[in-house]
Amino acid sequence: MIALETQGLKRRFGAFVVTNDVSLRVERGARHALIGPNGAGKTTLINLLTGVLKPSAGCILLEGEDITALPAHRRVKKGITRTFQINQLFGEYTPLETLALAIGERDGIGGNLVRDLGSFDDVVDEAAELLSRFGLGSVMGQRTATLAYGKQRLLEIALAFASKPRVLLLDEPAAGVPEDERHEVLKIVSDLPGDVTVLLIEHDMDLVFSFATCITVLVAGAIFAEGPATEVANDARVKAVYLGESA
Ligand SMILES: Nc1ncnc2c1ncn2[C@@H]1O[C@H](COP(=O)(O)OP(=O)(O)OP(=O)(O)O)[C@@H](O)[C@H]1O
Repeated sequence: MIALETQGLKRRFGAFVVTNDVSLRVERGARHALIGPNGAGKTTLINLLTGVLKPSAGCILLEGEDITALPAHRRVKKGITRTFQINQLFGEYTPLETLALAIGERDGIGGNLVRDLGSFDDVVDEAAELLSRFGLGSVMGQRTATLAYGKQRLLEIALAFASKPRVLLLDEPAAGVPEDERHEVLKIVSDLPGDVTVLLIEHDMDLVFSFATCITVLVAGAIFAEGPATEVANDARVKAVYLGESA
């Protein structure tokens, strides 16, 4: 089953075509990587998928439903959620408070959740369970600003995951994370439930190949190559264009 699909997706900025007739199919439950050189249009594509940008042409289907006209918040409700490239957490809150806020927001719970956390057992239980899944169980009571950067990135992903997405879009989740923490970040994402589809932008090829079952290579806004990770890794054209090796 196809979880997420684009058909003939185009985006222009003035005369400059940044997304060029992209028809992408992401299988349900896939660990799908989107790679390509700087400026290839990867983030723009994610922005189109989430509704941050409107396409100039083409459409986007989530499990067969056309979501092209929906605003960003309606897409989240439909089950497509992203994380961002830039760390956007509240440093003074603990991971538990941060997650509780996200769950409260999702469920429309009013009041001061952070101040009255003790009165919201269900929220706290769900937050704690999520934090354990993301390797944050032992640090859930520490100020977020004091956490290792890899843990902060995991908290961002846990926040996105709190909205119960069917499709999770990750824009360079390991960017800025020290080498020894990167694999943990991607391993935890890879181990998310099998019915959650993950589309990931990543520059670190080691991470891409350890994570992805399927890879799409974007070059100059268009799909240049696509297929199972092993095939794309061995594609001489991809090596030449993207990996900087001679074909
Ligand atoms: N709002 C905008 N107005 C004009 N041009 C834009 C805008 N947003 C992006 N672009 C251009 O579109 C192209 C693709 O940018 P995008 O950020 O999507 O690429 P990317 O593949 O994500 O790059 P990187 O790997 O460096 O993050 C770039 O040339 C960029 O300058």
